This record gives sequence, structure tokens and C-alpha cells, in this order.
Amino acid sequence: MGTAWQHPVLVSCVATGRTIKDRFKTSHQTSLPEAKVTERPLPHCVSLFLPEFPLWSPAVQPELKVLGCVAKGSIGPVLKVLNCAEQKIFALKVLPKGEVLRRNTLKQCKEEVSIQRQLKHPFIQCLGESWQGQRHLFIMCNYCRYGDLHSLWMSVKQIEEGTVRLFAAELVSVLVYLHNLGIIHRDVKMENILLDERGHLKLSDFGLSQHLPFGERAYTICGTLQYMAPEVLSGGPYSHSADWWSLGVLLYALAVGEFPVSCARDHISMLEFVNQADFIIPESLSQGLSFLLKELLCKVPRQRLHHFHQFQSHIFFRGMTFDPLLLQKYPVDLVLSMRKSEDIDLSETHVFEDFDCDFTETLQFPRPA
Ligand SMILES: Nc1ncnc2c1ncn2[C@@H]1O[C@H](COP(=O)(O)OP(=O)(O)OP(=O)(O)O)[C@@H](O)[C@H]1O
Repeated sequence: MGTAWQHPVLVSCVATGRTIKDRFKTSHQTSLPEAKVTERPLPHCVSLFLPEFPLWSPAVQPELKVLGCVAKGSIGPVLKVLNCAEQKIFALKVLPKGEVLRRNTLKQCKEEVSIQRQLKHPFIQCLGESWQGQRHLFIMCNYCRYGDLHSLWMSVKQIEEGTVRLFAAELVSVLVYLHNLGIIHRDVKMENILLDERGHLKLSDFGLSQHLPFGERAYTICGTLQYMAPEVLSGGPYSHSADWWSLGVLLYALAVGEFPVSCARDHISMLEFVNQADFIIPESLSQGLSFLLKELLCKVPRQRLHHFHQFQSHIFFRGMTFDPLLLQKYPVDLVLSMRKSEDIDLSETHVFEDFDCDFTETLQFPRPA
């Protein structure tokens, strides 16, 4: 679970013609069976969230048992649930509608679903169903029992270079894929990278992602402070290069055991910290990794590494493939040696008749083992 400052921030929307308010343009139709709930016009609190979140009545909603609370999340919890019909475990992100509207994040929530649904890549967490009840929005996806990269990092603190190289290649592969589609993620951080059954990475949480065609620039100050590029912290203009800075911060932390710049209170002080920072790269790191980190943590966006061919020919990746299928060939021992949370006493689980209303009680549940 992240502390307050680890939650992503949306500091402000600068009026540039491409503010967060006019970003929404994708209209996605899901294949979910939409319940014929009423002949009357839908209430505003329902239609607002369509079509990304189809309305499910209790009659067609999957029967879910709550097994625990995985994370608190900035808007609502992520629960671990059992789909009784399929006897399969899922992660369920629950977003209270009131909170979504209060924080003015309606378009972000819709964009999260529409973007994530169009993505298909071995290192991206794919989306299951999304739907709405009267009070909540629900986003379901496969449960990753090894948790996220942040938990792994917290338990080992420093990751040896071979594994850093593998993770780096997986993330380069996924960021190149996203950027080629004209999508900027804007919240690349350890907490948003899940670990799959074989210990490989799954980028998740597209809550701040944006369609940003090449040549266009963004201005919204958003992300997670410690990972935000200087041009994002200063209010733009910025582009896809900002994700490469975040990758630099992440790889530095994995390899060195601490962040390159300590975290500030707000984006203004964070920008000062970053501008003053003279990244010290320990001599224990190989020359290749040291070059890679310096070239990713380059304060001038256009001089930062960002082309795929720059990674392909980089000394740190010598002899390394970027083909996802080859990268996935071997399991990642470091991850598989971690404790898994799969043994569940189902007699201890809770079933809610009206899941939409009752789920909040589950916040008292312990984090799953
Ligand atoms: N499919 C999953 N399997 C296992 N754990 C998950 C899964 N999805 C999310 N989590 C856990 O829940 C945490 C929060 O998830 P996510 O980032 O999607 O929610 P959020 O509400 O956007 O949180 P935040 O606002 O803090 O970023 C993740 O860091 C991860 O530890």
C-alpha cells in the first residue's frame, strides 16, 4: 500500500485546448449482456458512466465472494474476489461514483477503461469486465498473486543486474508499443507493475493515460511526484518522453535500492529537487546500466533516450532480445521464490446479496496473505 504521496496526483489542468476535460473521445461498446432494467430513461447517475460501464442489475451481476482488500487505492479499494460461477479469483477495482464525480475524474475513469480495452500486449494487464451498480463503478481483471513490483522491491530492496535487464527490456517493449499507438501512460511506477504467474511484468493502471498523437503536447501536471519528469512537474509542454524519465527513476530504484531524488511535498518543491539533483550512480553498477540510467534521467526531453533503435543498440542490452515471447521464455526465479497468496479458506469468505451496497464493509478485511 502506498503512502499518500505515492498516489498519483492530478495537480491542475492548464487551458491549452487539450485539457483533461476535452480528452474523452473514445466510445467503446463492451460485449457484456446489458440488463434490461427499465423502459424509462436512465437516471443521470447511470447514463453519465455509459458506455464504458454498462449497468448490471443484481440479477445478472456475477456472484462474487470478497476474499480480501488488496489495496486501498486513491479513489476506492482494490478487492480480491472469487467469481463463484467460474471458481476463479479476480482483482476488482471499486470506484464510488460520488467520489469519482467529487474529484472530477469521470473522464479519466472512462478513458482508463477505453484505453486499456484496446491494448493487447503480453506485458500489459488486460481488462476483464467493467460495469456499474447504483453507487459504484467496477473494473475487474485477473488477480496477480505475486502482487506488484513495489512489494518485490520492498522485500529485497536491491535487484541484481540480470533481473533489472530483463525487467528493463520488458518495459521498453511495452512503452514502445504504447507510444507507437499514440498513448502516453503518465504513471509508470513500481506499484503499477504487476507480476504474473511466471514472474514477468504486467503494466497496469491506465487511469492517467492519454491519447497523444505524435507531435502533440500535453500540459496537465499529473503522475506520481517521485517519478514525474521535470517537464511534467513544470506544467509542460511534454510528450511521450516523460514515460522514459519515469522508467529511468524506476530502474535506478530497482538497481540502487533507493530513489534518485528524494520525494518532496508538492510538485513545485519536487521540481526544485530534480533541477538541483546531480544523480550519483554507484560505481558498483556496470558501465552499461550506468549509461542507460544517465540517458533516461536526462533533464532535456529531446536528448533523452526514446527511440526503439537506441535501446536495441545500447550496450546495456547487448545480446538481449525485446521480443516479448522470447523474454517470457524463462520464469523469473526471484519472483517465484516469493510467498504466494493463493491458499484461501473459502468458508471464511463473505458473500454479499447486494454487492453494490455492501462491499465497503470489506475494507475492514486484512490484506490477503
Ligand atoms: N490484478 C491485480 N492483482 C493483484 N493486485 C492488484 C491488481 N490490480 C491492482 N492490484 C494492487 O492494487 C494496487 C492499486 O491498484 P491500482 O493502481 O490499479 O489502483 P488505483 O486506485 O489506481 O491506485 P492508486 O490510485 O494508488 O494508483 C496495485 O499497486 C497492486 O498492488
